[in-house]
Amino acid sequence: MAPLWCVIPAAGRGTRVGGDCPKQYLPLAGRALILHTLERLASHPRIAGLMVALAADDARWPGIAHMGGKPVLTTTGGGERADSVLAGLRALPADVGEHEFVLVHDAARPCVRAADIERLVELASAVEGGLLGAPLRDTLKRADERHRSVRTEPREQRWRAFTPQMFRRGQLVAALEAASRAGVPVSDEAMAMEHSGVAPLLVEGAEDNIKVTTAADFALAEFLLTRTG
Ligand SMILES: Nc1ccn([C@@H]2O[C@H](COP(=O)(O)OP(=O)(O)OP(=O)(O)O)[C@@H](O)[C@H]2O)c(=O)n1
Ligand SMILES: C[C@](O)(CO)[C@H](O)COP(=O)(O)O
Repeated sequence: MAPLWCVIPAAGRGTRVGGDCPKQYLPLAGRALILHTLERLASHPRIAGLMVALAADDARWPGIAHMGGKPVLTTTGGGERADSVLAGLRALPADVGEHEFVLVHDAARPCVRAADIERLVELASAVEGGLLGAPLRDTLKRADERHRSVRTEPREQRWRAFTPQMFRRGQLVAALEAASRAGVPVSDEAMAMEHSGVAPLLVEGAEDNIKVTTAADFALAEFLLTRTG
């Protein structure tokens, strides 16, 4: 299988981190968070090139055009993550066919392991696509508005969704467009695919593929960066 393009949504504001700039540009182990993510992706033999979706007013992007010998292209993202992903998919080079698989990976997940990308590509390409994730391991509680536990929910068959997620370019564009037309907000690509009637394959990946979401996650990501690869 030929190497795949990867779309990286990086147009978020990082409001939950609450820093003075979007979290993808905050320092992690001495360099902007996004650089760690891009380097992990660019160094992977399964990846052909990177398409980064940036905020329209992004003045911090360092203008990288190549990384690890691979092209790094940019486009303008949108107001929601799904809009940024769609923009990235549409902006891919014309020679990336409708039927070709593409990956989507959050800029905010710098600790993704190369072996997990490899397994996702291997397994998801044999079906209609899929995503990295992990089965829920803790007891799951239903809370009321006062944070009282009112019920214990079954944890069986429940997974947490990570990225990368991998689908055929044309199918994913159609699924994201359909969800948008129907007014269904989708928090990941798999949700758009589910909405279009596809059941993506869940491929178990390492729990340390964390999404840097709060300020406290930076310390954890820094710790994990040195232990993953
Ligand atoms: N309009 C948006 C919103 C998010 N993202 C990207 O989607 C990924 C996952 O989103 P999340 O962690 O929610 O990032 P933010 O939206 O930046 O965070 P917050 O919700 O705290 O503002 C990030 O790489 C983020 O930059 C994006 O490209 N475009
Ligand atoms: C796609 C995602 O990373 C899967 O866990 C996640 O849904 C994106 O972050 P958000 O906080 O839901 O926007």
